[in-house]
Amino acid sequence: MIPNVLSIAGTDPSGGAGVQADLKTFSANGAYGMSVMTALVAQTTTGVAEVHELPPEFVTSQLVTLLDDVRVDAVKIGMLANADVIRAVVAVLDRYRPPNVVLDPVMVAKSGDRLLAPDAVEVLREELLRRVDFVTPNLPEAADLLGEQEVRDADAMGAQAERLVGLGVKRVLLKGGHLEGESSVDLLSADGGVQLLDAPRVTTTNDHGTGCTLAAAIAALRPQRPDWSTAVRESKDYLTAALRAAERLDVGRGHGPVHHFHQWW
Ligand SMILES: Nc1ncnc2c1ncn2[C@@H]1O[C@H](COP(=O)(O)OP(=O)(O)OP(=O)(O)O)[C@@H](O)[C@H]1O
Ligand SMILES: Cc1ncc(CO)c(N)n1
Repeated sequence: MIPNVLSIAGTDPSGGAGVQADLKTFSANGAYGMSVMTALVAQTTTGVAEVHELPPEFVTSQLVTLLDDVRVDAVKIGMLANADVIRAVVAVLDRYRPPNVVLDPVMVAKSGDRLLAPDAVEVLREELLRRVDFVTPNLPEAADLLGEQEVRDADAMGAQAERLVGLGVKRVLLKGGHLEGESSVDLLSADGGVQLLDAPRVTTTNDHGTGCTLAAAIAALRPQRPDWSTAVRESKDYLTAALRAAERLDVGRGHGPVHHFHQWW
């Protein structure tokens, strides 16, 4: 059976990040994609112009309407914008208890624009983290969640991943995309084991939405794979392929998108 996978996130009209990236990733990874918006964002490859946060009651309405009808096999949560939207999502998770919830704790866009209100970080840490099955912070997000300095090497990443588990998180992929080096290394801490996941660093300026893509692929693949570790490894390989395929795109003048492909012909 094809899994039904839901994205709860903000939008990107240029199609590189947010809900748009998630839906493309779901399709390319064999899932049926659905979406609930938290914020409409006027953004493109060069940055964010304006954010229109949706009323939390309307986020709830979208979720309840959907979940009353459709079985959901996995959820990817991205941009949540503010504390009230986080609380709305928390209430719905408690009521419907969907499986395989993956949280990308989006805080700041690659352009430097904030996508989560500073006072919402605490609500995310205290109320949402322990309710999800998997979290995918980048290094600045992990530091912010822990109230610590950003780390710069694999040993320190391992220690931070452990402390994130201490916050009640079940499984963590700490993403090292912000580090320099020939490979792009992430650290997976899941189900009692710690693993370094390595991939060749692709030289490209098309790196907008890499975090969204990775978390969405994990949500799409988890219901189709025997465990988290297999789903994450394949998701990382999918992201590397999508970064490489971006070479054939010509989208915008800034940080371009990655390319999601699934050729049926
Ligand atoms: N140039 C690259 N080549 C290969 N993998 C990359 C590259 N840049 C990032 N990655 C990988 O992409 C994933 C996302 O990493 P990153 O730390 O950039 O997340 P992010 O900051 O949340 O992304 P974004 O906010 O742009 O969506 C990680 O698996 C990282 O290792
Ligand atoms: C809507 C949205 N979510 C996440 C990101 C992070 O890349 C972004 N730029 N926009």
